[in-house]
Order: sequence, then C-alpha cells, then structure tokens
Amino acid sequence: CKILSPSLSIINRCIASASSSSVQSTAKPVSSKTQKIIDRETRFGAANYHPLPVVIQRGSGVYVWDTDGKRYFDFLSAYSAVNQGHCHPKIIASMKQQVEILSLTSRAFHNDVLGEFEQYACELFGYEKMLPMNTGVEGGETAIKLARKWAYSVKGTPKDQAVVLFAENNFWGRTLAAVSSSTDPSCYEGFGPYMPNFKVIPYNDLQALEEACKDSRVCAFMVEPIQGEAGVFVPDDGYLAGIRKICTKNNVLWIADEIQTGLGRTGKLLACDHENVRPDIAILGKALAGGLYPVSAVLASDKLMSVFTPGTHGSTFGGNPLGARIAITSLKVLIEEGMIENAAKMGELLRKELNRLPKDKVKIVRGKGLLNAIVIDSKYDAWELCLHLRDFGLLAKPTHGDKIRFAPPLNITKEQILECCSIIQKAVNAI
Ligand SMILES: Cc1ncc(COP(=O)(O)O)c(CNc2cccc(C(=O)O)c2)c1O
Repeated sequence: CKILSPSLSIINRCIASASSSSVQSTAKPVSSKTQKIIDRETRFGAANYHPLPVVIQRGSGVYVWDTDGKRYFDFLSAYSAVNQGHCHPKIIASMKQQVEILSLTSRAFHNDVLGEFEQYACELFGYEKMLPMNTGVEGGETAIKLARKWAYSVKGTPKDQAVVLFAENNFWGRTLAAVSSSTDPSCYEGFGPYMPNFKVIPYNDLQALEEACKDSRVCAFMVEPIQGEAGVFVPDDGYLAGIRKICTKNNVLWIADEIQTGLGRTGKLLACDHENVRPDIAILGKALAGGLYPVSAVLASDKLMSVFTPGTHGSTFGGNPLGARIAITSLKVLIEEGMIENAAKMGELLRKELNRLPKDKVKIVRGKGLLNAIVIDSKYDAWELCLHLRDFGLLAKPTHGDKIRFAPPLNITKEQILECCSIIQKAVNAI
C-alpha cells in the first residue's frame, strides 16, 4: 500500500524547473570540447539522469579534474561511495595486485580472499555473519529476503503474509522492490504493480512505528539512520534507540540501511553508533570498496543468517576475490588514516561556516559528520547555485529541488574545508 500524498519533491521540482527555465542563467557556458562529449552521451545514452554540465576525466583525493584540465573539489563523493577519496593509492595498489592474480571464481568454488573479508568485516562491525553482494540495492533486497524468510521459518508468520515497514521519503535503490516502498512518484510512477506487503510510516516518528508494529504480520522495519536522498534528514536524538526498543519489544527485525550513512560518513563507523544501538541487520555498500568496485554486504547474527541455506540466495559476482581484497583495504584505510574522526571534526567546521551564509538565501543547514545539506529559499534555484559552484571549482548537485548535499571525501583537510566554504559563499552571492 502507498501513502499517495503529493510528495514535497514534486512541488519543489516544479518550482525548481519553472525557476531554472524562466530565469536566464549567469553561469559560464561549457567549452565546445565538453559540449561535444555531452552531446555524444545524449545521442547514444539513455536519458535516465540529468547530470550537471561538467565532464570529469581524473580524480585524486578530494579533487577531480575535467577534460579541460580544470580542478574541482568533489562535494558529492559519488553519493558517499568515495569516502576514502578518489583513487586512494593503497586501495589502487591492492586492486592492481589482486586483479593480476584472480578476479572471479563464482561461489561454486571457494576463493582465498572472501573468508578474510568476511572475518574482518564481522569483527569490525560486531556481527557474526556477513553475506556479500555487489550493489546497495542488492544489499537491501537481500536484507528483506532474510527478514521474510526469518518471519516464516522462525517467527511463525503465515506463508506470504509478512509485512515490511519503510519510512516515508526512503531511498534504497531502483529495483522493483525498492521503488515499491518509495513515496517519491518520480521513483515509482509507471513501474507497477508493486511488491505487496510493503507499508510506509512517517520517518522520525516512534509512535507511528509502535502503532504499525501492532500488526503481528510485521517482520521488519528497514530505515536509514539519516535519510540521504530525501535531503539529509537527521532524525531527533533518541530515534534510533527508540527503534531498537520498539523492534525488540515486538519481535520485529530492525534493518539499518547504512549504505550512504555508514563507513565513517557521519563521523562514526556506522551512523547507529551515535546512539550506541545495534540493528539486527546492517546493510553496507558504496564506499565499502572505496568507490573502486561495487561491493555491498549484509551483516547479521549467526542465528538469523542461518535461515539462508545453500541455493536460497546468491549472486555471480557476490563475494568475488577482487572486490573482497579491495574492500579489506578500503576498510583498513578508513580506520588507519583516521578518516572517521576527521569526518566528525570537519563536519562541525563545515556546518559552522555554512551557518554564516545569508539566511534569506540559505534557509537551513543540516547534517552529521560529512553528510550535510543546505536548503535554499524557493526564490532561488538550486541548479543555478550548483552551476556557479562548478564555475568557482566545487561540484555538488541538488536533490529534490531545493536541497544541495555537501558530502566531500572524509580525508578533506581543514584548509580545504575553509577554501570550499569561501567558494560556496561566492556562489551564494552570485545567485
Ligand atoms: C541509503 C541508500 N541505500 C541504497 C542505495 C542503493 O545503492 P546502489 O545505487 O548501489 O544500488 C542508495 C543509493 N544512493 C544513490 C544516491 C543517489 C543516486 C543514486 C543513483 O541511483 O544514481 C543512488 C542509498 O543512498
């Protein structure tokens, strides 16, 4: 069932598109070389994205360079998939070493790296078992299958009756199951019929969760500790602890989607660590392999994971030795180079500086660690602001109309943060 209230994103997008089309942009036009590359992509590629007009050719650390050699700060980090910075030398080195030895065996046979990755990840995150996949949405699908199978085989839910709860404005990918839980028409419209027994409740509302859990068919609540795509919605302190309590009381599995918030992004290893609570199932992805390879993972207890028996789930590339090697190094780099603590410190500095921006233009600043967003006044156009940010050397992109996410790699320095803030100030002055 879906809550079909007109989502804010539609209204904001109408305003944004109206304002961007009606207001003449004062941003710089792209070079003919860049335009030619964009035109070729437009000619031969599906139009399922609307990228900012810039063509990136090289990346290193917090920087990327376009095809004209211009340098930018990357303030999106590929939606938090590049937490370790672009092309981290240690991760590249381990990738190079492994790729020349063995890349893929399928799970028909063992390989000599997967067990090392599983042990390292289980011990690091405090779980007993890990199931490796590739993309984040595969991690989400795996977690939901796990919860449903547990409902039928352990909890005793009648066959095909299990209900999974999601939060309004959730985003966990683009598969038919993922869009079945979405409340954003641009995500789900035109892709019906939808997955049954997905129920949506308000985010950051413990009473709504308590009420929904009265339905004995509910087997799990899948939720982001901070809603990324929705525009970096940070819930009230205590929300995560409240979820933990209510799910435990009602024998409902708590699935934390840490794909965007995990791996140091919010200034802790997992965003759930801010409240010292532990979900029954944690899903990781994106930066798990440093933005160099698609690796995702589902972590759970031995008892819970044991509902998966041979042949009940899998993936051709899931658990491949190349991805496993890259993931081990990506996790070690995150820890050994103090990126998690740096994210906490640099996030505080970034929000302090962003809060100095004129309030008539930048209405809200919010975030945790280096997952942040500004909400600009509807009199102004977020797209136009991103074009000016690009011209001044910083790449970011609007999400849902009036919000702009600021999420640089976690190894950004204080000097770089201050330089980025002066760029942001200049761009805000320019709109
Ligand atoms: C919280 C969360 N969970 C799951 C996913 C899905 O991950 P994969 O994309 O690897 O399947 C995400 C993804 N996050 C995300 C953010 C912005 C754009 C896009 C895009 O599909 O272009 C994806 C996410 O932000």
